[in-house]
Amino acid sequence: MLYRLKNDFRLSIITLLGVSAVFGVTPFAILRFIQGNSVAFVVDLLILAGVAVSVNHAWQTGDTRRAGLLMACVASYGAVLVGVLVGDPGLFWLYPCLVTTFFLTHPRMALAINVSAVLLMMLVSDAFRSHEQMWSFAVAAAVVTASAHVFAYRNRSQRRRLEHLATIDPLTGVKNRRSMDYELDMAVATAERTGKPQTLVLLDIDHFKKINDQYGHVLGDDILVDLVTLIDSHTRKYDQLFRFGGEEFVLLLPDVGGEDLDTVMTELQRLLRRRLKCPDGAVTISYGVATLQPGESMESWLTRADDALYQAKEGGRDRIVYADGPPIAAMPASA
Ligand SMILES: Nc1nc2c(ncn2[C@@H]2O[C@H](COP(=O)(O)OP(=O)(O)OP(=O)(O)O)[C@@H](O)[C@H]2O)c(=O)[nH]1
Repeated sequence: MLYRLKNDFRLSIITLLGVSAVFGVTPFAILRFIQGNSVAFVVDLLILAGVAVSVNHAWQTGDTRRAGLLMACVASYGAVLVGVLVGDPGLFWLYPCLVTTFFLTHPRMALAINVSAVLLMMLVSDAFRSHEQMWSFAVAAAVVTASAHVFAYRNRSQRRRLEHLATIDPLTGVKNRRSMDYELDMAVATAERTGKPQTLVLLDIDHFKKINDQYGHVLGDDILVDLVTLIDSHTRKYDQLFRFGGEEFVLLLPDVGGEDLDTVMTELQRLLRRRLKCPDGAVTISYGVATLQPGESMESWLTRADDALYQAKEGGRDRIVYADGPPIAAMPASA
């Protein structure tokens, strides 16, 4: 949980704002109830429910884009409703929302939410005591929104650049081990939620040291790039390939298990045997394959795939070993 909070910026913002909203709005909901203002009480409850749905959706699915958008809408239009129902307090609520929308959703979408919320507040609410106060509010809201937009835009492009540098392997262009941990964590959560199989394949080029020694590191690098290109061309859009380290890669196959898995692996092995070459012939690969078991942790899943890879190496290399027993057992080199 801490890992996800530390590594997913938007999830951490959604969680922080969710917790703040619960502590900030609940006392007012209680106050409205005591005052007998049942409409405002119901609105506060709806805001809390919307916030809870956003936080829950973000944690359950990892889809922080939709969750952030929902939370931005709930907070901003909720503040407008509060303005309509109880006046002044809506204005105070809307101010922090004008900034936080930019942390929750795409800058363009945040801009649209802010403009529409401010216009709605000006058109339908009795929150303003005078026209002068209303226009002061509008100008201040425009300045806040413009500053937040510029900040969010720059922040977003810098964060993207940093994320790219931190998560992508510069040689092959696939995700590195750091991002793999996050994606495997997500795969475990998805399997628990949907019950669909998730399979992990560890691939390791055989005798890569010899290839490097014989032909040099530049050709070694080319083989790593070729391997990634070939796997990319063979796999589906939602399969994910990671560089685990050196000449070892991890392929994550969602919704693949049982007999399907055997077909996918056999075809992948056939393709790489045919197409991955060094100057004096084929480059061979050993595979360790593990399908996530019910209730299994990411660490155990990865360890089982690693053990299967170790068996493939020990068994003579150039073969597939299934940690969970064969759909069709370990494939000999001639298979
Ligand atoms: N060209 C190149 N070589 C790399 C890179 N990363 C690691 N290597 C090399 O990969 C080789 C891995 O060697 P080993 O771990 O002994 O494995 P191996 O020779 O493939 O032997 P087996 O895995 O047991 O079949 C080392 O020589 C590393 O220098 C890289 O980015 N480019």
